[in-house]
Amino acid sequence: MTGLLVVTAVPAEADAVRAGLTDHTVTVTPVGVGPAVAGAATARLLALAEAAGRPYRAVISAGVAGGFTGRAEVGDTVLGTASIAADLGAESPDGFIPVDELGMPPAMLGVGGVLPTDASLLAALRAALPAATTGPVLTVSTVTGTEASTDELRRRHPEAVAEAMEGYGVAVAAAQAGVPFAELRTISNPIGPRDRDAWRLREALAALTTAAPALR
Ligand SMILES: O=C(O)c1cccc(C(=O)CC[C@H]2O[C@@H](n3cnc4c(=O)[nH]cnc43)[C@H](O)[C@@H]2O)c1
Repeated sequence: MTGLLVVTAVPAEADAVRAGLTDHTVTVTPVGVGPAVAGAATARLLALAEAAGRPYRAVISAGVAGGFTGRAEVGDTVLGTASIAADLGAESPDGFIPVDELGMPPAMLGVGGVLPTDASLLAALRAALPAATTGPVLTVSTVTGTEASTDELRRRHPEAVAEAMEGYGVAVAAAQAGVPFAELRTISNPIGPRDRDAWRLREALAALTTAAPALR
């Protein structure tokens, strides 16, 4: 069995993780921004490792994220308890309908729109990162940028702590490969009206480096 695979969206996140690793058997690879490219690239990495007889023991989606104010603040570290495809579904006059409630055959959904984190992997990460905030992490294809959208997401997902763009894609790849999945995020900005001045990317990348020893 090979070690842990950690996938990030961009090289800067991968560099931040590598800078803090203490277990150098961990593989860290940037796979791109957004659920589709992250999922496809992760699936290929998992398949190639398995075909070579060296399957990864687990895969972690790591990187920066937006935090729901009051639940996860800028600079905080978050461990996902589940990955939720927050904009996978249908818009209707009565509001958003999640993909799992559209009445499609389950076989056509594969794994559905909510993927729980592997319990034992999460327990190990929580033991190594006791100060981390835990809760569902939303995956979106469009970064939330208005008060109305933020309020809607809070209403639909009252337990969600953060929003990012890759976790669900990585979780689907992991589920289809039968590999445990977890998501580790550090908060770079509050979710809300678009405000690039509110970004604290350097702080969030430093927090990734601080959290990296837990990846082993
Ligand atoms: O231009 C903007 O207003 C803007 C605001 C927040 C994030 C972005 C990104 O392009 C981030 C993409 C990248 O970083 C992750 N990330 C970080 N914060 C968030 C967020 O609030 N919502 C969703 N994704 C976020 C994400 O995983 C991507 O890899 C632009």
